[in-house]
Amino acid sequence: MAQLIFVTGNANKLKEVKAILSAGGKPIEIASQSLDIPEIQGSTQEVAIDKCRRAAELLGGPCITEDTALCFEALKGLPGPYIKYFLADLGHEGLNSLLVGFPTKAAWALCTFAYSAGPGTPKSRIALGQYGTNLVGSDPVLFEGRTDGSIVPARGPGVFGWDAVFEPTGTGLTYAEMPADQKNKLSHRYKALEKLRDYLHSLN
Ligand SMILES: O=P(O)(O)OP(=O)(O)OP(=O)(O)OC[C@H]1O[C@@H](n2cnc3c(O)ncnc32)[C@H](O)[C@@H]1O
Ligand SMILES: [Mg+2]
Repeated sequence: MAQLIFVTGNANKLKEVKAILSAGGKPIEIASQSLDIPEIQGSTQEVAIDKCRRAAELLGGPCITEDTALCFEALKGLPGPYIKYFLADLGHEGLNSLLVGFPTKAAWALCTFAYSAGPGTPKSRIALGQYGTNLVGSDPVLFEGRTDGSIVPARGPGVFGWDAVFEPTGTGLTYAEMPADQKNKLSHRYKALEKLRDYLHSLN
């Protein structure tokens, strides 16, 4: 397959995706394009499908996009796909404050990759499957990865988004405290990318 274009405005995502795809198995080469694609409101799957189709139309060819949600159990999955705006306005402390008074700080990180074969491919029906289901057979195709954990007061460098306030279950470390290769072996992004990788290899 020719080099695949990952459309994202987020340099940290791109760095992790390159690191994960170059480690182990048959490598997949990624080129990137920084385009600011408008994101609709809706479920994580609706947001992912719409963004990828817009990206494919802008590029005029195949591409992948990625959406990350951070979901609080006490808030029934919110902020979810809107975490970017919550983080920008409330910061790490504010994310913790949202959960004051709730008995559970449980949360999950959800990554949704979308692959479009290009504009003009028959449109996907929005199939609202369970997290972790591969919605293969439509365009774009979605690949989801979920990592469970909890929201904690910030620990570790504040380099990437909400990494400092998310502690994956059983690790005792926040994403921000982990060496990159530890995060990249258990993260929501890693789990989704493993599915995307299998799918892309199956096309060849
Ligand atoms: O151009 P795109 O790919 O959309 O990049 P974005 O930064 O807008 O990303 P999203 O729309 O998916 O919003 C997700 C938010 O969560 C943050 N984020 C994404 N992945 C993360 C990770 O692994 N650890 C911490 N924060 C993350 C990211 O910085 C955003 O604030
Ligand atoms: Mg975005």
